[in-house]
Amino acid sequence: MTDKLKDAKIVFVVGGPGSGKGTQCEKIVAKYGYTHLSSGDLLRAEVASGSERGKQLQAIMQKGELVPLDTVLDMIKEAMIAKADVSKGYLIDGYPREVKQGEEFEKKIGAPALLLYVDAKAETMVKRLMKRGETSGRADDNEETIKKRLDLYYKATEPVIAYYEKCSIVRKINSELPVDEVFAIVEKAIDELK
Ligand SMILES: Nc1ncnc2c1ncn2[C@H]1C[C@H](O)[C@@H](COP(=O)(O)OP(=O)(O)O)O1
Ligand SMILES: [Mg+2]
Repeated sequence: MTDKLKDAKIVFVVGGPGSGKGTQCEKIVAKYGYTHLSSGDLLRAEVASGSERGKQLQAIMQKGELVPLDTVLDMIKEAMIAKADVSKGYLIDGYPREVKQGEEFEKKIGAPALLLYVDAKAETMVKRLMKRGETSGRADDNEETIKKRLDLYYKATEPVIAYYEKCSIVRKINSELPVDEVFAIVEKAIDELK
């Protein structure tokens, strides 16, 4: 099964909540035909399905905590294999959230060719999330949970960037700029992959 993913081009998209990962991924999908896999979206779909697993996940996510590693990884892998025949590459959005998740991903799936580090100030992220919360219907887009998610991002996820800097695949993207200007930087990084 994993053979199907042997030559897959894998891009990790890492950044704080509200930094603009989803926004940029959407544009990459449109231009490059990549498959966008947001771990958060996969998990929320499981919650929406009403399954027993979904109910357990909901309780964890509402608290702003990280769900068990194997659960997320299995869901990502299933989704990747399902798209293996049509995908030009994979955007893994919101994963790894911690160094251990990155190590497990490499063991079970493969190594990333690029890490897009979508960087915005905490203040900017909070502002964007509060605005998104007005319409997103996401249980975690509220002030209290946003603060927890930001703390967790700085503690658990920023070390992921340092970890991958060692193999020189990190490209830092200034996401304070308007969406199209951010995408111009993203395009350069993706184009270099070919
Ligand atoms: N460069 C940018 N400038 C202004 N707003 C942006 C932006 N990138 C994203 N946004 C907006 C869109 C969303 O309402 C909100 C969060 O963006 P998102 O793509 O959902 O973030 P993430 O997926 O990283 O949580 O901010
Ligand atoms: Mg997102």
